[in-house]
Amino acid sequence: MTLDVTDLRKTYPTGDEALTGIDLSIDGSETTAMIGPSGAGKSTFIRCVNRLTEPTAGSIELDGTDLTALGDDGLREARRDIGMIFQEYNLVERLTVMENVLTGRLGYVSGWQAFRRSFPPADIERAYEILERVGLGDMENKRVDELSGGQRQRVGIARAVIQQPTILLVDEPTSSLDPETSNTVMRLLTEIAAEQDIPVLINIHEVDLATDYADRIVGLHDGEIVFDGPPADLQDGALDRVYRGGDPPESDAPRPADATADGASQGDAASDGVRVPADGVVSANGGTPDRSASGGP
Ligand SMILES: Nc1ncnc2c1ncn2[C@@H]1O[C@H](COP(=O)(O)OP(=O)(O)OP(=O)(O)O)[C@@H](O)[C@H]1O
Repeated sequence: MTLDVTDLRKTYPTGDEALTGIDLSIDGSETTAMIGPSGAGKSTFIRCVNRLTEPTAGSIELDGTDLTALGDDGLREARRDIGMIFQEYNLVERLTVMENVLTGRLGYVSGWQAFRRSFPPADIERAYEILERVGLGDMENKRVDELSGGQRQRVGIARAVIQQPTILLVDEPTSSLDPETSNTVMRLLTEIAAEQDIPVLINIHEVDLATDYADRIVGLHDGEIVFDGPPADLQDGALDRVYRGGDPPESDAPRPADATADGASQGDAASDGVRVPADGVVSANGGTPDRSASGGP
């Protein structure tokens, strides 16, 4: 799997320039942590990749398919390959653990089966296996509103894994969790990425967790990449650039862009907002509405 992002830009209808031209390639089964101060654009980036937020310009290629060029049907199919895990879990509170996990298969069953929540036996068997793997082996019948934050996040991970994605995108998975549970969740994510042989991109505030678990750190500041390298290279100067801004010295500048784009607009900021297909596949991916869709000025 290769994710190739070229000159990705996002300007919200409010005029906020959240991403000012991101070039990033991810492949293999490495864990990449995206760090940066609040407002740097981390969530916007990850949401643009699966088009929960519509990019303003640039291309996002997943194994050679440009996601920005896809219509609704193509996008729905492409999203099966992208597992999303969210900060606020995005589970259906009144449903059981098993039912929530199985929503990860909604993109694979017919509309009628999805409506009746009727899944093939093989999916159910696999759900049991994955629940065991994430440490929720005996909890399939619990309603998720009876679970702790750490347990909910494990359900979110199980739901993403049962999709059999080719990449995992994870947005602030630990921000509602205590330090010990945060470590457990990070360990689980990196182990699962290795077992499934897929890359994982994790937005994370905590630098310690990023350097402890990731193979690669990408630092964002004001919508641009100001650091890209292994955790060992994230020394004081680099951290300053990520958290306070400033030009990178020549020696450890981010990886050069391998392509220059002309910035031709492929999206429309004015029409920005979440796409919610009628069949609910966004909710199967655990998607939340774009903040701009919630009735701002
Ligand atoms: N829906 C929106 N409408 C307008 N501006 C937005 C919207 N979402 C984000 N922004 C702006 O885009 C910029 C990047 O925000 P984003 O949430 O991507 O940053 P972040 O690095 O994920 O921050 P945090 O760590 O606090 O979640 C900020 O200036 C933010 O105010």
